[in-house]
Amino acid sequence: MQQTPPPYHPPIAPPIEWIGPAESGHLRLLDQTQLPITTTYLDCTTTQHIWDAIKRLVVRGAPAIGITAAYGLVIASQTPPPNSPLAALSPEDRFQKSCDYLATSRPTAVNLFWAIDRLRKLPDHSPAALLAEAKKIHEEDRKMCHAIGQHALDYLLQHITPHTNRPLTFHTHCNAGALATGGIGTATAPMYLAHEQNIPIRIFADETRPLLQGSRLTAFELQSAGIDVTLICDDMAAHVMQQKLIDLVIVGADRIAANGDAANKIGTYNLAVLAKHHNIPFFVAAPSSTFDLSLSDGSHIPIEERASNEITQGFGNQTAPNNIKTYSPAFDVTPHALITALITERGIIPKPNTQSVTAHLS
Ligand SMILES: CSC[C@H]1O[C@H](OP(=O)(O)O)[C@H](O)[C@@H]1O
Repeated sequence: MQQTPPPYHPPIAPPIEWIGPAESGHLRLLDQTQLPITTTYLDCTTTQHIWDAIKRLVVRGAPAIGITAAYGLVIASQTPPPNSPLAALSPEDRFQKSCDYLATSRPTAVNLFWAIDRLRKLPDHSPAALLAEAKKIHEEDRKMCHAIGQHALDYLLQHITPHTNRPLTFHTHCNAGALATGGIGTATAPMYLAHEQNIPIRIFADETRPLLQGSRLTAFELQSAGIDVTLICDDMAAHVMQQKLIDLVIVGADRIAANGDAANKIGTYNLAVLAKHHNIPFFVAAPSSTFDLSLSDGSHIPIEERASNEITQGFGNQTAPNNIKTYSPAFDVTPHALITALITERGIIPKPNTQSVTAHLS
């Protein structure tokens, strides 16, 4: 009997890996702050390590943050060293305090809170029970990425006609790839599946200032997979659209409200407005764990603000006057009216609104 092929995974190393037994194991994270120059790993053995890794974007991307937090709670449930201040707490108090602490690492990606709540609701907070659930979340996300990819690819091939004499050309922003998830990504999922199925595609990835997840991560993982990717600066998006080089825009999301408004990396809203102006379809790909139906619309999504030096000293170079005032929202919200369709592991939500989103997820 023909073996089903293993799930496709891009050549880059998985960003998240649990090492060892539940009671004494730890989490190994690919340090994404060092990519694409070096591939190094961070071994996290304490909840503090996990919090720092999420805060510093060692691991980032809404699904990856949720998966990491879940494994972080396994570490939190382990017996601490006798000299640790945590040793004075009961195991349940230690677990609850760790849930509250990890929830303060970053405010926008709802997957963080979704994963913490999912483990909190378990009747058993032992390391073994928590590790089993964390691994389930990880595996579910891997499968959701693949399903998102297949739904997206089927839809795009059916509805998008590339300009003559060139492959179907995507524009993507930030990194909603294998490095942001437990699988082949969300926005990148149809790209990987098209590549695997020898369907010609071309990708324009923008740098995504200030932290350059597009140039450092998306360009890296797509090039590593042998996918035709072209890097552009954020401010080139309008020009490439005007030159009719782009057939569609597809991005990820960090939190999607009940009416389909989607929070994603800062600069996404710019692209949505530009896409509308140029009559280019704009897609948001995300698993159901990224939806927050408790929020009626995107105005309620908390937007993380990050440190000034990520703008003024990005990656070591001083590029602004000392003590210059900055404002650095890490995300923006794209109104559902600018979104051609949301794409989840369950399928497509064309022209999303409260009725279609809630029906899709019920
Ligand atoms: C698949 S979710 C990826 C999502 O997360 C990124 O933000 P960050 O790198 O700050 O975690 C960005 O918004 C991506 O679209």
